[in-house]
Amino acid sequence: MTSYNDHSGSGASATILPFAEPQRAARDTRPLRLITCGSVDDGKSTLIGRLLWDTKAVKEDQAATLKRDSGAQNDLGLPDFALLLDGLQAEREQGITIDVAYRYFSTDRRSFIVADTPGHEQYTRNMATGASTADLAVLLTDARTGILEQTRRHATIAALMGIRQFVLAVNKIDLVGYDKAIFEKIAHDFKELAATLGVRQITAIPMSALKGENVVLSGHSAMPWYEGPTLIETLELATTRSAQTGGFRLPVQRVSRPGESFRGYQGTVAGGAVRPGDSVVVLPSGMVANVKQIVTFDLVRNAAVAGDAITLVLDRQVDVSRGDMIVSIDAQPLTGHHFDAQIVALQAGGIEPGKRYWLKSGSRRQRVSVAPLSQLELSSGKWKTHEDTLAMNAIGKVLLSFDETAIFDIYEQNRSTGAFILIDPDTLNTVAGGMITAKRSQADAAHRDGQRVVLSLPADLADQLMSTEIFAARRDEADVRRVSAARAADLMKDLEA
Ligand SMILES: Nc1nc2c(ncn2[C@@H]2O[C@H](COP(=O)(O)OP(=O)(O)OP(=O)(O)O)[C@@H](O)[C@H]2O)c(=O)[nH]1
Repeated sequence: MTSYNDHSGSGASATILPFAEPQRAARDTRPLRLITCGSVDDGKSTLIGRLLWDTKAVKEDQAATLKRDSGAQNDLGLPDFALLLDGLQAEREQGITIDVAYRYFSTDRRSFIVADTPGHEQYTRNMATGASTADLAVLLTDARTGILEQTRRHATIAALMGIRQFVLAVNKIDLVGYDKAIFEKIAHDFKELAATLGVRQITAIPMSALKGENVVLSGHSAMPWYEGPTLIETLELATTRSAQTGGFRLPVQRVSRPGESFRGYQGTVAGGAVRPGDSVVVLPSGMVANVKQIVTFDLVRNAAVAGDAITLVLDRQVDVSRGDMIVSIDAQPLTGHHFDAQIVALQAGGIEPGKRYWLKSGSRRQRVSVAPLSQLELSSGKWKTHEDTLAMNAIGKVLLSFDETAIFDIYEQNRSTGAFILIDPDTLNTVAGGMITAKRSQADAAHRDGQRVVLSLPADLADQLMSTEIFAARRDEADVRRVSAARAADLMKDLEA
């Protein structure tokens, strides 16, 4: 392996930020999940093909076919690696919906799972799906064009989906004469973009996917000025997302009642771990119980962890229904009626303020109203106030307001219980994907929610209104502000005018 732990030197390596703990004793050797993103023609298929080919993930018969089929495909006499992915392409052209294709390859140090998603803008949704489980994102850019809006969009979505390790693949470097200055400029631009997204683990690599330079094999002879790692070396060193260590979460999918005496709550553990004897709380009711038994298929287990499909038996009769969440008593999720979230609008028509949607998170489905607050301007990387419809592909900050208590974790802390999709109740289409960023207090939410009725009343009237039962029942819908009698009269005049 090259000496890429040392990035202290000057020149090309100065643009590269090393991964956080490259020297630590126990390297993370768990399979790494990555996603590749790029605009059309940046060379994504060629890159993935290269990775598969040079790590010998391509079977011999496939290799022979590839060599034959791509004989006249390019003037370098190299196989057309993109053809490896052609089967998928054909399916896409036939309109068969394939959200994400997963491909597997390995070196003697580690195995990798790469989520291959189409680059076109209309497929942003698939990219979001692929990113939601990835540890690292490889963002491709054509050395001739540098960072494009699509690169920004992909980087933003990857960051929103919680990815904290980026590789910028400055591809087709052969087409700009292996120019170091061009590479450094693009790497610099990207570093600025990543910083606005809170991502600090960035490795920029000049590469030629077509020629296989700095992908798996070294590109040193063509680019002696580059002292950093190849793509595969970077991937070997990257860390997987730390196993979620937060509290136990079981979104209840089904209540099983096979006989009088047995009642079990079924679902897939979405965080933490559980053992018999643990104290748990059923949300939203808040009832407390202890775990009596953990059953999987027909086995009784002494523990279950995130990802396990289980049936949980409690030590007492409590009221639990589908959509509830059973959680550890000492590390509970957030419950409330208002949450801040970031969303990506995925459908033509976008996300309309004031419209009511279904929000689905795990097995829970709830009515929600979505108030856009701001939108990410991709050209500048800045959030701009935007309380209007979020158009397709727009990335926005929104306020979610629920009729009934909602239960979430912050996305950074739990990617299952912190993520959701929005469904249009009229078409049943998934119209947005999103993640929870914070809980809002009732008062703060009322103040900011553009959809809410705001009543400005003289203080005594305001107090009278707020003490009525009718108002108490509908407190979520209206915001009462105490103003002076004169101000209230002015406002009334404005209304009448
Ligand atoms: N010279 C050169 N050409 C490349 C390189 N990588 C890819 N190409 C060429 O660029 C073109 C596009 O590559 P693809 O791999 O099909 O690009 P893609 O991003 O997967 O494109 P879509 O599948 O349409 O999204 C092909 O003609 C490739 O041979 C490279 O590093 N150098």
